[in-house]
Amino acid sequence: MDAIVKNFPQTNRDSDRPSQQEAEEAVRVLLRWAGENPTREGLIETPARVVKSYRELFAGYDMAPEDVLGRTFEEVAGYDDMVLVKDIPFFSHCEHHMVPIIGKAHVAYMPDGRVLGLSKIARVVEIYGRRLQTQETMTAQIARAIDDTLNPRGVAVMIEAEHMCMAMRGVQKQGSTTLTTTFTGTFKTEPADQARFMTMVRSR
Ligand SMILES: Nc1nc2c(ncn2[C@@H]2O[C@H](COP(=O)(O)OP(=O)(O)OP(=O)(O)O)[C@@H](O)[C@H]2O)c(=O)[nH]1
Ligand SMILES: [Zn+2]
Repeated sequence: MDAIVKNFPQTNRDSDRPSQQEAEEAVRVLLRWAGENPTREGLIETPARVVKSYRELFAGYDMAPEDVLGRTFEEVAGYDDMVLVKDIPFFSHCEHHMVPIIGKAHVAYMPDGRVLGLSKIARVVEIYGRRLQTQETMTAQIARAIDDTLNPRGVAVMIEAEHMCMAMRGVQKQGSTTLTTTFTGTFKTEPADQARFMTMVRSR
């Protein structure tokens, strides 16, 4: 098994990907399944558009966190307190129904000599958001990616999201929010650090 598939079981080998033509045909089948006529004028280009938009919505399969987390900085005048990037908006899709998850991620770490470029934290959220997900998996993956590449004293990740599979269909409960957290290192062992993370996330 390739290292990429072993380490990131969500990602596929390029050779396993269907051709664009096959993907477009699958969209035509789903249009017919929905009750549509894929040959009517307004839908002629739709399979090509859907396939193209899938490349964008699921671009996270073509990216690995170490590609963006590789660059770190050490010159921060001895700064060693919490770095929190909060309210990072994301769109993902649930792996059960393939409909949107709309949410915000709050990501913090306690540096151990090195810090990350702030945008890189948001890029990690993008990488995992642009895959089929459960909220729990995505939360754990973001924490693990930062833990593994930066080796900080601790990582805290909180995600709050609304699942369209619960709002638009099924139980049809609009406006409910799911909260998930992953804590590592000092955020796990020190209740005061965890409490401070929660307070800072909640402060407006
Ligand atoms: N734990 C977890 N569950 C999720 C997530 N996204 C969707 N789900 C749930 O996945 C479950 C799938 O349940 P199933 O009974 O297999 O599917 P279903 O018949 O479509 O379920 P309903 O949504 O209740 O109609 C549902 O309860 C969803 O609410 C997620 O990120 N985490
Ligand atoms: Zn779902």
